[in-house]
Amino acid sequence: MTSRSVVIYSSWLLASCATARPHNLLSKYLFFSPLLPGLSVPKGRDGLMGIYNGEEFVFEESSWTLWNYVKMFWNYGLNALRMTMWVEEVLDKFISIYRYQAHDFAFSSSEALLHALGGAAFMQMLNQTIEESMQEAGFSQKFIREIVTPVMRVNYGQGVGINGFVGAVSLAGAGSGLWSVEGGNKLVCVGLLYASKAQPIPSTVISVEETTRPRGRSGETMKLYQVTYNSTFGVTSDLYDIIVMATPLHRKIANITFRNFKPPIPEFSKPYQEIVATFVHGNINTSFFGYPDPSTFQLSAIFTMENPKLFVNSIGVVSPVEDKAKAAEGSPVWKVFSARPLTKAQLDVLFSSYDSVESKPWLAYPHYSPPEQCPPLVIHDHVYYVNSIECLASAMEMSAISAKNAALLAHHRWYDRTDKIDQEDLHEKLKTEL
Ligand SMILES: Cc1cc2nc3c(=O)[nH]c(=O)nc-3n(C[C@H](O)[C@H](O)[C@H](O)COP(=O)(O)OP(=O)(O)OC[C@H]3O[C@@H](n4cnc5c(N)ncnc54)[C@H](O)[C@@H]3O)c2cc1C
Ligand SMILES: CC(C)=CCC/C(C)=C/CC/C(C)=C/CSC[C@H](N)C(=O)O
Repeated sequence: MTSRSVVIYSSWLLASCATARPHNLLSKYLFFSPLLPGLSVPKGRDGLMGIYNGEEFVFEESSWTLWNYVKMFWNYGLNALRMTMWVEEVLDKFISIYRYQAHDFAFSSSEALLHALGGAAFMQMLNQTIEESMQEAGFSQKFIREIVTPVMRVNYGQGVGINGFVGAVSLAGAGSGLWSVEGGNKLVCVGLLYASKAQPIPSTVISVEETTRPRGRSGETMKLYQVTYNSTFGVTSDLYDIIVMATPLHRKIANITFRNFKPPIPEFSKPYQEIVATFVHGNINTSFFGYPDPSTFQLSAIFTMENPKLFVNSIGVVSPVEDKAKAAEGSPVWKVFSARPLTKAQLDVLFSSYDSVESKPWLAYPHYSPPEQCPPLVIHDHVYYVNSIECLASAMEMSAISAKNAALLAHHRWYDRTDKIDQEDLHEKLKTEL
């Protein structure tokens, strides 16, 4: 491509290089991608998990794997095994995206991308709740209430009213086989940014404006986009042919104005779910969870069911801890997710002792409310919106896929390669090609 293009802001074909959402705090990511050379996986410890209903634990893992299978079967019959198979079936279809992208196929909307991977079944998942999807697939209400709901609460801060597709992604995120990068997931982005030879301009974009400029002396004009941004050198403007927006276009996240577009760019931002992550270095109050003797409390992750009395979504030990001083001391660092900031009184209930508390509110991911209508991927002739994909499911890998799709789409639209956009039956077409 000979045109000038700009990616606002994180990620040059990669999402999640961000400072907005927590590259260092993200525990698990890049589900299918291999690690880049020179990067390693941190040696953390996976602990035991319990599911708390506000009064007692309805399920507690033990260190004896076989016993866990027996307990799962006793409580939920074959639901757990069937769920693993159900999620794998969804993921098997989903990973076709890597083949399609390897053959340079692109999609002009998030819905078209989802449809190409899983047809009407995936569209139905998008348009109904995970509860409805799982009920239709024959899962029991007890299993949905006690296992599925807590997973949705820890991953998306919402219940089983979220759409079926993001629900399946969330269940995949609760499985094994996920990993993070030693030193922070941002290292993936740092390495790829370096390899791409892109020239980042650290700045805050204020506005994007459609503008015209004379093309040579012919009197003809050409359309361009003027990006105005604030950097350490003050407010500056540059002209671009193609723009890729890689941040949620939500006024409280990225307050960017679209000027002079005819017709005007409508407001399509969706509500985002606020979630507070609180990191506490201290000892959990085991009595609160029904264990008066702390030495008998083995859990390092507590998931919660829906209960209006509960003021936390989840509590888990952070492992490993990078802060050497904290790691060397006896007590762990706990990560608490809650809908609202924790008060001192709530912290005093949850922890028997603590010496530091750090809290960070996030506008973390969309507030899902199926049936979903995704924001457009093509906002204007040559303006693309990577974060449209978050309406299907918000996760680092989803942003990376969407970023690659936006790059392919921008290329094909620039060169009029319609044969590479929104093609039907790719599965069949690629079968015969191989
Ligand atoms: C607490 C928490 C835990 C999570 N855990 C996981 C996990 O374990 N695994 C997982 O896959 N996902 C996880 N996620 C979701 C994940 O963070 C997002 O899906 C991912 O960050 C999306 O990446 P992105 O690059 O599309 O957007 P973002 O990460 O939001 O990046 C947008 C970037 O744009 C920049 N920006 C915004 N406005 C402007 C402007 N006007 N000018 C210039 N730059 C601007 C921001 O500073 C930021 O760098 C988690 C999210 C939260 C909040
Ligand atoms: C995109 C696919 C197929 C899989 C991604 C699965 C995944 C990692 C989902 C979780 C995404 C998410 C928004 C997690 C938020 S919080 C949970 C996190 N594990 C934490 O404890 O910080």
